[in-house]
Amino acid sequence: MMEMRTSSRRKEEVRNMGRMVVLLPMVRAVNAAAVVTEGGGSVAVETRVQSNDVLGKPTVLVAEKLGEAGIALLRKVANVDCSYNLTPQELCSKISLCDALIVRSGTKVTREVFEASNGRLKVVGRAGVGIDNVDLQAATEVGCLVVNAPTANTVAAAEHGIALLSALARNVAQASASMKAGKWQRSKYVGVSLVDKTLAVMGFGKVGSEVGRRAKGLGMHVIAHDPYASAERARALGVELVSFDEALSRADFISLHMPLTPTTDKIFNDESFKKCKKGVRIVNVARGGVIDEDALVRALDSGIVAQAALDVFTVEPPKEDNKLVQHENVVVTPHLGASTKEAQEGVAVEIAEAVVGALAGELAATAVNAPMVPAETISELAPYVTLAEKLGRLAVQLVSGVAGVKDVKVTYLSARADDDLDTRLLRAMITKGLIEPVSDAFINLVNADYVAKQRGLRISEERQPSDGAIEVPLDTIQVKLFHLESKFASAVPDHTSEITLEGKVKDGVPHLSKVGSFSVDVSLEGSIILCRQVDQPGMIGKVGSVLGEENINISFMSVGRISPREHAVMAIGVDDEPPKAVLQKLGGIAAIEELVFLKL
Ligand SMILES: NC(=O)C1=CN([C@@H]2O[C@H](COP(=O)(O)OP(=O)(O)OC[C@H]3O[C@@H](n4cnc5c(N)ncnc54)[C@H](O)[C@@H]3O)[C@@H](O)[C@H]2O)C=CC1
Ligand SMILES: O=C(O)C(=O)COP(=O)(O)O
Repeated sequence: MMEMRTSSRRKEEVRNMGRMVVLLPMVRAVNAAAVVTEGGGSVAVETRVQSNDVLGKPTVLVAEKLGEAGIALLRKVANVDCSYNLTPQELCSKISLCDALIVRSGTKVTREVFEASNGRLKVVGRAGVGIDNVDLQAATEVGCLVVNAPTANTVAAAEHGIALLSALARNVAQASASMKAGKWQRSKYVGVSLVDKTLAVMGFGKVGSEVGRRAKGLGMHVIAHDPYASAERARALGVELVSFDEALSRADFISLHMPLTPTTDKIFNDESFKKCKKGVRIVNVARGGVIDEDALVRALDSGIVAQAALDVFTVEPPKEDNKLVQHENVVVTPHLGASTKEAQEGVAVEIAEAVVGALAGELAATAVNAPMVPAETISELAPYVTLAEKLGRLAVQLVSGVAGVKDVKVTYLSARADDDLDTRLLRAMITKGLIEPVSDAFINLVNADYVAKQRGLRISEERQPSDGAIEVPLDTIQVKLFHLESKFASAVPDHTSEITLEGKVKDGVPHLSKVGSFSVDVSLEGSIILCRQVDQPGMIGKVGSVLGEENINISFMSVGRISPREHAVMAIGVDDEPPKAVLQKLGGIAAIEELVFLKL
């Protein structure tokens, strides 16, 4: 399998969360009813009926409070159902009527939700950053795109981190509570200074770096731990990147800004607290789950951790008797990191734009469970994406016998450098073309690799250099299906057992350029009749008149032969599917040796 290398420039773009997009031509409901054969039998292609509601608009369920500007954007293109505080059961019963769901951190979008949607849910928008409340694996399996709003609440979360850091150092919350209780305890609430102290930022992403920048402004010495952070960016901010253990051993204050993942789950535990300086102060505005809460209670009680400020908890809201909430050395806020007016309006617009884009089947911002592809790549590759799907569709219809497609090789002939041609979209669309006509699967960029793997379909990719123009992304795409019999023997080059098709893009239109060893040139619009005949004069006229008599419009016709007066393959583009009797009549023409009708 060709290695999918991402250029360092592209990686940086992803990291910077620039406007990357993901192709979702499949969000639009498919309405196909073609009948193709698999193993000789008749199999209806999935018919995904447009399931939108009133006025043909999609339905978006907004399950948590979202800023008005976002709601207004959604309302322009969708029926918007704002239903807050749904129970898991209520969410599951509503979801089958929704094309998109928007949540914040308070809604668990579980496998049950995706299953209950019965394939209708196409986009989950997380109005914020952390997507640990969405079952991404389940979303991917059903081809549901998950997008988040990664940038609009960065500053809000960072400011809250700094607020908690200062509040912690100066006992603001405890002193305030004491005064409200009628006390005046000046010596009890002597704090510690921030200036000249070392702050370890754990997770040097968007929020972490903003916290670092602000802490430097307060005169702190900032170090950071992040296995994936760019050293260049850290240097630019005057922040030293260190190992996990070094961060713990040097820090006077620790601020957590990593996502909750299987790797970071309870990464702060008894072991890690032991590595901390005695009297360290910890701020958590990331996720409750990155700390083992029982271990933190122990560390507070033993004095290893002097104080903690927590905005997030393993279970939200935490139980009333939660030991951390009740601890006198702990300051708590109810997950307020993103809760400023400004951030909430920004997040609402950011997520509404992403969801609206995805529902339109166009470009969705910041996909979480699909490869992100720059907008310019998508527009450049658009006709090749169509070509790729159609080659897959044609190839699978050429298969006869009971064996399913297992091994596929795709060869891209291109003058471009390896890292200058992103073939992920093309591979996904070939997979879609190969699988959808013979199954009830619904395939898009989100689930193509997953579904292929599930079905044991191995797609290897190969690049072949061409001396064509570098401005043209691809000269040809060739699809080979291995170890299969074909119902059109000419599609299998002599001495091989590979069904082989090749296509190219001409003037922006996908064309079939080769069937087996025969060169043809037929635009991939409408459908195609392929026939092999003895190469002799008058064949085009005979075939043309049979179709003409039946009022079947020919859009294109092309004959390819290997040598004169031997065999030739004729590819005929037709607007409509000819009745069976017409195909039989064509097959009955004396010189025609084999014939197949392929629906695009
Ligand atoms: N309390 C709140 O209201 C808010 C909480 N958050 C939380 O903050 C987290 C960070 O947000 P952003 O900075 O926007 O995300 P980000 O993706 O820009 O940054 C996360 C950073 O953590 C790093 N990381 C991943 N695994 C790590 C590990 N094992 N050790 C150290 N670093 C690791 C990543 O490389 C990345 O640089 C979110 O995942 C979310 O859970 C975000 C916004 C608001
Ligand atoms: O964006 C995040 O990750 C947050 O934690 C914010 O959560 P919220 O949208 O305020 O429930």
